[in-house]
Amino acid sequence: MFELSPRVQDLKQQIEAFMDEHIYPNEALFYQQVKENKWGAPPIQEELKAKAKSMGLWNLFLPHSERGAGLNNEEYGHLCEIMGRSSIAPEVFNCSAPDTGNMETIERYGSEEHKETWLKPLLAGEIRSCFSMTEPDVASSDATNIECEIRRDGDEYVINGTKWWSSGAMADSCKIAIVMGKTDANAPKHLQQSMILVPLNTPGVTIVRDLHVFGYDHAPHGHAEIKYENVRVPVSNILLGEGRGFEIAQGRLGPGRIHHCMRSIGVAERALEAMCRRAASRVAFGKPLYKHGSTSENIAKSRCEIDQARLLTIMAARSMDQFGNKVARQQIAMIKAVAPTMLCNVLDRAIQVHGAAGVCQDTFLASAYAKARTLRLADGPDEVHLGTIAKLEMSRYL
Ligand SMILES: Cc1cc2nc3c(=O)[nH]c(=O)nc-3n(C[C@H](O)[C@H](O)[C@H](O)COP(=O)(O)OP(=O)(O)OC[C@H]3O[C@@H](n4cnc5c(N)ncnc54)[C@H](O)[C@@H]3O)c2cc1C
Repeated sequence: MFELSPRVQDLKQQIEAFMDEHIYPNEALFYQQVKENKWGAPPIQEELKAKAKSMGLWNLFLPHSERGAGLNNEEYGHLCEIMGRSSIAPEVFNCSAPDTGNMETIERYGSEEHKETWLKPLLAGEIRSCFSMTEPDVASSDATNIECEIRRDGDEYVINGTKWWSSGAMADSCKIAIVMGKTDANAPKHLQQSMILVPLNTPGVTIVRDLHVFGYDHAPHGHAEIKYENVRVPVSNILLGEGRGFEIAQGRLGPGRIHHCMRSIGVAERALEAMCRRAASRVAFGKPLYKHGSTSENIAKSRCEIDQARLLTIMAARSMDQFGNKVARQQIAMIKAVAPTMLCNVLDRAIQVHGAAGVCQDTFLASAYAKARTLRLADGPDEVHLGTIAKLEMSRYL
């Protein structure tokens, strides 16, 4: 359906083969190793990372940069979908959240020193990063509410605040946080916030606890509540400059959001595949499940919704490539509002067709559902994206 360049076609085939040969067969081992050392890097992950890197299946996400693989967002979309099929795969290809968004932020807005100190090891897959914006005490879907204080004191900034849902921060390998906070509470609303790099080993940074999603701890990366108490970093750690936090957020969240959507389509494809296999192999009331009208409807609706979401994702990616993330914001908001709900629906149907097996640990469906539900909140709740779409649509008439 999509015309892929020979290079992307070749990468796609290589990634598909890698998934078949190395990813799916090692999922159980990966989670066994996580049980043995919750926040450490599972040895199988490190082994597969080395393999993927040596094959050039590495950092495929970074568009418009000589540090990346030279693919644009649309091309990466086709590959990211395949990686998304397994929760353990994105990290193996150094393409996992929130690192892709963070690497792109440092690439775009960081100084040469930031790139040397942080981007280099991130691109090498030696360390991981987190994005620390959301706060427990304020409605963080409206980032103007963020209260964390970033106060200048001579050659340093002093940071005070509590963040939560900093994904990835539980991992032993997570060494750097991009923290959003207020540098000037009296400036105009959208110029109060800044983003600053904070090494997690800085005195005053405390990981308070890990947060669970419907009981899942999402080890080995996890989601952390972090306290920043009189944390001092050099003034040079600020990204782009004081008051530029919103400007960075606009640029950062585009790619990060769309990568989640691309991966969601991969998960949905895998769920539909599982649904069809189950419907073909199980008999109830004298006929295979797929011959019951409600099951065939579940299959048909899922196929329609996945393909609709894929087309919307590719449209958004193409728009980002052609016009930039800012101009593409309506398309980005559209797919961010559509893909997580599509994935929840497809997984819910797949669970139903699996019967009780669908809600237990024997298939990937239950944990994938729990994760999919969070995507209707993470990177902004559905309502905020729907608001953006409506606002941009209405601007043509006002
Ligand atoms: C698994 C997971 C991972 C996450 N990872 C990160 C991360 O790495 N870094 C990070 O900083 N944050 C992260 N988050 C946090 C996430 O981005 C926030 O939860 C989200 O932005 C919503 O903020 P809030 O929880 O404060 O909800 P609130 O802002 O309190 O909103 C609550 C609800 O109010 C309603 N609402 C809000 N605004 C509107 C509106 N304009 N119109 C109508 N209704 C509205 C919505 O129903 C919304 O769900 C993560 C969250 C989850 C669950």
